[in-house]
Amino acid sequence: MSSLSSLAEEQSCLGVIYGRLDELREQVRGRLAEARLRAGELFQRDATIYAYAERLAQYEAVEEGLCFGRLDLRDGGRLHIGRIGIHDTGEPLLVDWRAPAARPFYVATAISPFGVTVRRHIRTKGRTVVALDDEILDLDAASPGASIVGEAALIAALSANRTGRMRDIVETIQAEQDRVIRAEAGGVLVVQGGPGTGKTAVALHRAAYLLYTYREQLSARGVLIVGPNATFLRYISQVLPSLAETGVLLATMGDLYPGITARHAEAPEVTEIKGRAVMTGLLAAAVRDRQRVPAQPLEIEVDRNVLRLTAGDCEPARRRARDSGLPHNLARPIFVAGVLDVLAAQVADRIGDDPFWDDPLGEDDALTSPNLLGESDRADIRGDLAADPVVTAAIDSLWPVLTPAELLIDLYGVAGALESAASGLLPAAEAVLLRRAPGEDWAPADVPLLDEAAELLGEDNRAAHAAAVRERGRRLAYAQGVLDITAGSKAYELEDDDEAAIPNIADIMQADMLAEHLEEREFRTAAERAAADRNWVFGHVIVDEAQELSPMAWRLLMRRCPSRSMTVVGDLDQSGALGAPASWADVLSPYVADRWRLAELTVSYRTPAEIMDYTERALADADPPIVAPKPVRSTGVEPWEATGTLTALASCVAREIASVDDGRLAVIAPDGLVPALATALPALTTGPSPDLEDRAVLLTVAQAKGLEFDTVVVVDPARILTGSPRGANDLYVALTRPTRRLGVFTVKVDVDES
Ligand SMILES: Nc1ncnc2c1ncn2[C@@H]1O[C@H](COP(=O)(O)OP(=O)(O)OP(=O)(O)O)[C@@H](O)[C@H]1O
Repeated sequence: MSSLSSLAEEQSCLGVIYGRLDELREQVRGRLAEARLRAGELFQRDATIYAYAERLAQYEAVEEGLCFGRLDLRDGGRLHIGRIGIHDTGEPLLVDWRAPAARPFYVATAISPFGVTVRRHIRTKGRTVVALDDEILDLDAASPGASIVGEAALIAALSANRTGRMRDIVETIQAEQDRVIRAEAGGVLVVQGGPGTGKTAVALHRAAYLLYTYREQLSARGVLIVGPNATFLRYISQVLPSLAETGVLLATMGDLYPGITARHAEAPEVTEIKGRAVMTGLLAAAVRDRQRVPAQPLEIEVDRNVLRLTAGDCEPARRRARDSGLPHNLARPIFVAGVLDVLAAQVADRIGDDPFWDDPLGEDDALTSPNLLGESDRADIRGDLAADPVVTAAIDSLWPVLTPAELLIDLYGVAGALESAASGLLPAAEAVLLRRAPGEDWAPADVPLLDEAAELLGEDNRAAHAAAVRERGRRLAYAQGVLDITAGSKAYELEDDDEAAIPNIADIMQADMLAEHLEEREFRTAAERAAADRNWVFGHVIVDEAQELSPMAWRLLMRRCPSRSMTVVGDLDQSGALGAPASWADVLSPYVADRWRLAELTVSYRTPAEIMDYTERALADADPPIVAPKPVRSTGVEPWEATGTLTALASCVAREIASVDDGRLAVIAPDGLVPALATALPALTTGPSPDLEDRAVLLTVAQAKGLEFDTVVVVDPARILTGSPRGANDLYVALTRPTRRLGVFTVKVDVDES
């Protein structure tokens, strides 16, 4: 190691890199301030200002851990690897971890060194270098089967206290993870891996990699990451900002219908039924049930005359409307036109009747037509009828305009609606479970149904389209204004390296290009633009804990991603949902047949060997058998087991909290036991969306999915195991949450003094 740079030498390299970062920040700050001063109100919304502000935010986000690696190359070159790329007078000081040149940092081995002689992990605290870990990629020194990259840095990262927020892994990405992160963007990639194999971490880093590599294509459309619940999204929310990436929308399924945040908790059996593919047929039937013809003749009083609509009158109109193949609301005008024809004919017959048409003495009577009204009279009658509220109400009772929410509320709440729509699709005993009290909040499983209903009903979006055309015109005019001002103020622009990265927009953009850029900017400043638009199409969709999604949820996601550029991350062995898929092929074949790729992650970074062994023993009888991933480390700390009263449990938990230092602890319990434990363990934070940054939390298994803690106490494992048809999977999830210590406690309620 004597030829390697010393700590002090590395510190001085880091000083140069941070020095350049400071310079860049100052430059951008200066230009931002100058641009704001220069151009008054119009310019304040200009794309240049946006680019500077974005750049500054990026520079601020990478302060911690800016540079974390170095590659010494066989040709004598040397590359520092970091969170972003930094240049000085054209020379690279720091290579972005996502750039192709940085790849050997993650995948080089002694056997395939990719031209690297030494890989160095640089550990820093603030701007100070605190440790260097060097790996000499020398075939003679290679140990057979060695596959861990940067072992010391990795173990340090894995052994650190948890904070309640997930951290990025950019410094220690392993080769099998790197392959997934950098896999090409097109098509569906499934990432299957056991607990703690880094699926979530990999999914987030993949989002950052794709945005870096395909920025042009992806920044306008954005990347959607779907997670299982709001607590989980908070848990992962810091990772992308720490990688200086903001163009990603994080959402749960309950967030994916604009205007609704569906959080109502409902029985698992109800969720399972709502998720079945058969619900598409049931909803279609519910829509057809709202396209009625009158069972008894419908009497409509217009101008003191009674018009009558029979089933026979309406049937042809309904058939024509249905045969059009249009969604319900868009087919309605066809039905309305048919019914108005019928009513107008009745009025015309009444008022246009010539009482003398067959009078042999009448001179001007047409021999063949008994009616005196011409075409324009009939059109007037039709128009009057169409505007008559009584007629409209009658037509509405037969073929109403419906919103998705109205359709579902009526389906769940109006007597007989469910039974009729579910006939032949669901047994009556299951259909009845879907009943919902009026005014009850939406559950996450309602969101795919609302989305499906929106497809079946259709939206009359002519007004929205006209508004979009007007908006585009406004943007163009605005963009032209920005370009005029920019061209006028060109002399003020600074000219050096960094300015080259943000050129004067008047030089490179036409007004229409800038208008488009401004459109993208709206997305970037508010990913909610995508969230607010049901028809938004994402550039790439990443689904985490994908084994939990229902067939109906997949239909929704596929609609949001017609290009099928998707990363699907999950573990079938951890699925807790009733009706969860048996294979990824079952999930994906309806959409992409067999055109999807599978990548497997096999090493568990979270769970130490002692806890993984315990878990495998506890689940030895699971059917189908659970294949646990290989743990990357062992801690020497064996899991403990105890049995006792709630009071005894409280003292065990108190002891564990005392020993967790700055870390985090979770008690994971069967759903039914949580209320009693909340009382017995008042120091624990609990509830539907507990704050994971609190020292100790009480969670159900479903809540704990995807999370991790330094210490975990699992309560009543036997009850978790037998508590649901997927009890073995649930216990697998619960036992694999700790990074260090596991306790397993069985409560003996009968001897509890409370
Ligand atoms: N290469 C790595 N370097 C450092 N830490 C890592 C690495 N890979 C994974 N980890 C850490 O291991 C832990 C587990 O990762 P993650 O939550 O992504 O796993 P998972 O496969 O999604 O687990 P689960 O299936 O239980 O949800 C996290 O703390 C993560 O930061």
